[in-house]
Amino acid sequence: MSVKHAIGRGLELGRSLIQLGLGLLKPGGRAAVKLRAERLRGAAAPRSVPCSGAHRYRYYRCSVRGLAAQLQAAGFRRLGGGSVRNRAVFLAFGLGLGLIEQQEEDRKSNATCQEIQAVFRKKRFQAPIQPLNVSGYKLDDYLFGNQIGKGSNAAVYEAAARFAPLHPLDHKKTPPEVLKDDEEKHVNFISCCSLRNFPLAIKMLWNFGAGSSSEAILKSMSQELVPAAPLAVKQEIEQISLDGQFGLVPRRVTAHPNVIRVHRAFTADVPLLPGAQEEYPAVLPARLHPHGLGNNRTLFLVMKNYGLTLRQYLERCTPSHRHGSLMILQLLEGVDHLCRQGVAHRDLKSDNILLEFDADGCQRLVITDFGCCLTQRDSSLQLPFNSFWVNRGGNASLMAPEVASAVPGPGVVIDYSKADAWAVGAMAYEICGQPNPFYREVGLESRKYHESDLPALPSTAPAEIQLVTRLLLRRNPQKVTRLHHICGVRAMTLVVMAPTSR
Ligand SMILES: Nc1ncnc2c1ncn2[C@@H]1O[C@H](COP(=O)(O)OP(=O)(O)OP(=O)(O)O)[C@@H](O)[C@H]1O
Repeated sequence: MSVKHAIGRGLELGRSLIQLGLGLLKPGGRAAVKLRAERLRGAAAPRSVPCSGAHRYRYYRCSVRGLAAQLQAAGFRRLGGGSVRNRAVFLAFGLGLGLIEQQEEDRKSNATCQEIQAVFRKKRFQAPIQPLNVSGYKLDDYLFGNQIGKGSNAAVYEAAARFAPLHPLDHKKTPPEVLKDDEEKHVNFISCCSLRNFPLAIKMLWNFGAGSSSEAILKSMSQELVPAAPLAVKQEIEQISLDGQFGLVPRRVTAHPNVIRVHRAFTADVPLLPGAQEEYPAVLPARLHPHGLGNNRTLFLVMKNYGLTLRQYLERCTPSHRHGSLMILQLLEGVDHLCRQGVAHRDLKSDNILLEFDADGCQRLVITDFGCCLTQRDSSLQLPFNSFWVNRGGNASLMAPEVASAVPGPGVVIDYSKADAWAVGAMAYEICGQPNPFYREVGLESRKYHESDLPALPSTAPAEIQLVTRLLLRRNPQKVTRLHHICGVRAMTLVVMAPTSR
């Protein structure tokens, strides 16, 4: 069978599958689709990824065709079952096919992506935090626990709202050995203990140069408010920004399951919290430490307490391929959501991804720490880069090639629209249990690596993940359009998630 012929038949089969997946095909048609998929399985896609553009495109198409057979192999009997996951798989396959049907692709992709997102939103995760009603705009409204994290700009503490009842510790649920290399134990661990007593996390920003007025603080740390909920900031402050006097509150992103939500943001005097004098004396105000250089007031952000970062989780265990695929998918979902709303995170790394588990032990990831993000009213994500003083973002190791290699000059613009997706490609290695190729251990530099320098993912990683990772890490962001790229990733990742697949 020629490649052209096989692709034609793959397309035809795919159309039938979409119809079948959406419940549009009459039951009698299923046998014919199954038969065709069986025949196509004979002409499976190559496992290695060729490097020329034409070959890569053909591989891409072949892999979509290969997936048809894979789906069929996963069992048509489940089609009629209509479970949420199966429906997602078939929606995703329909979407994957949309990649190669040029005319209808954008319309179809958009609609199908929304359906897939809806499927995922239905998944149940840990109970949401207590509603914060009208309170929560001052420090006294919270009880602080231990420090749970520290970065270069802030310390984060576990906390509880004073106006919400505390749950007693349930010692019976604490697993005996927490640090064993075993996913199950971590699921148990995270669902208990301090998260129950301290369901909130409060980030206290360190304020060196912003001054101590609320307006100045909010203005200088405004990016932190990008994931803030509508009532997160007190109405008076919101009003000031709406009046345009200060431009304090930047563009906000709407809620998304894979993006952190800031429930409250307020300024207050810096308190002396546990470990402050030992761990960050220099950023305290002089009234709390003789050598402190910090301002008296600062910004506090109230979020849900997630218990683990992606980095901490991956240090303790390697997720199964199915869970890993789902994790990559979620990161891309989050990045896609931000991008559509005109936000580039610009500091994606495994410390800035938080993790929790759903009732089935499935990881849910949320992107956090928007301190370096770029927000633009016109959503273009094109940053004029006319001087070295323009901030390119955080985390130089995971800076996409088009950002890292930009040279400032008149008329130069950095396009951030695909930069976060590139960082997800780099993190895919960590999720698959390998060192990140752009960290010291492997040592590639995003500015000048060749795609052929990228190390192979473990041979046991599904071919779709290997392909997706390579696509995400292409040097030239123009080669794959954002929508195709992200949607293709969804399609393949969801297929891998099918219960009987690898
Ligand atoms: N909502 C949360 N739940 C649990 N832990 C959190 C939460 N937010 C932050 N953390 C922990 O605090 C650490 C520091 O937070 P964050 O990254 O926001 O600080 P930062 O100073 O802005 O970091 P960076 O150095 O990347 O700029 C995180 O790596 C994480 O361990």
